[in-house]
Amino acid sequence: MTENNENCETCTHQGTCPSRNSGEAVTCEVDPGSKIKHNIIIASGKGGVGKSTVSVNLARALLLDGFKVGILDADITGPNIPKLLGIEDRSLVLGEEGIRPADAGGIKAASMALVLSSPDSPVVWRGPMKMAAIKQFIQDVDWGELDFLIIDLPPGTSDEPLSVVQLIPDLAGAIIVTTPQEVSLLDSRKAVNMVKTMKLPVIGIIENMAGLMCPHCHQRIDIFQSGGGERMAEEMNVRFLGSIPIDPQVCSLGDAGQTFVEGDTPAADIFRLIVERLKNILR
Ligand SMILES: Nc1ncnc2c1ncn2[C@@H]1O[C@H](COP(=O)(O)OP(=O)(O)OP(=O)(O)O)[C@@H](O)[C@H]1O
Repeated sequence: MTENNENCETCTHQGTCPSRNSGEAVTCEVDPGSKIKHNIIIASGKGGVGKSTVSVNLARALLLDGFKVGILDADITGPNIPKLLGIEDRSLVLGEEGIRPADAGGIKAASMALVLSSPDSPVVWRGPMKMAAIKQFIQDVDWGELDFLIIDLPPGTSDEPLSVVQLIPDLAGAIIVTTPQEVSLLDSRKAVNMVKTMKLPVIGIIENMAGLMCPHCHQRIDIFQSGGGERMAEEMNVRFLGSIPIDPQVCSLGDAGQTFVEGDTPAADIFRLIVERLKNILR
């Protein structure tokens, strides 16, 4: 229930709206002028757990379902989204309505990597400059009408991801990606708590790199252990969205700028299930 939004019943943020779920009368912060229905952040406590891989495959799955989708690569110093989308050769250009996002087969994308002169150029910026760049991506990119904007956060819980969360006015919630080993789970707990501290809904946890099917003996090998993501979700009282196995194809397709979600593999099957769960939550 909100004090200034009389359209709760038709609001597209019902699934994750904290005020609606608490039943308390609070001020609705959904921007009525926004042309983006769901801003979703993808976060992780630790680097290299598959956050960007989840972001691009989620975007692709939603696009294949007929939604209008964009990706904002909020990782200013390690921007990998263009590589994973196969659009490293593109650049952001200034249009009449602002910065025009690059097009990756129907997915709109904005990333620092689309501004740099070479993929090997480092961004050696201090915090305020990185924040200015993120602010510009949020405020000046002409996203147009979108059903989903997926925001790939830098890893960790430092002031950078924190500021990104504060800069984006109308967030539907956060998906936390973790791997099953204890060091990753430890950092993921911090990421969940960061999101909760920001009064933002945790949409759910995805466990990535959970077990490898040996192509020779066909037995599952739990290289990084397994089940930790689900246990953590239970302990922290947040949804568990699913467990994606290690699959060499996920890596090789990513390196080639392609997505795995449309494939015929166990990882793709599980990912499609995760996307269905997500759509039900956000409905
Ligand atoms: N399930 C998987 N099976 C095999 N390889 C994977 C899987 N998930 C991700 N990878 C690979 O792991 C590497 C790291 O993934 P990715 O870049 O998505 O992680 P990240 O969390 O976004 O990293 P960063 O912290 O740098 O932003 C990539 O090479 C990717 O292809």
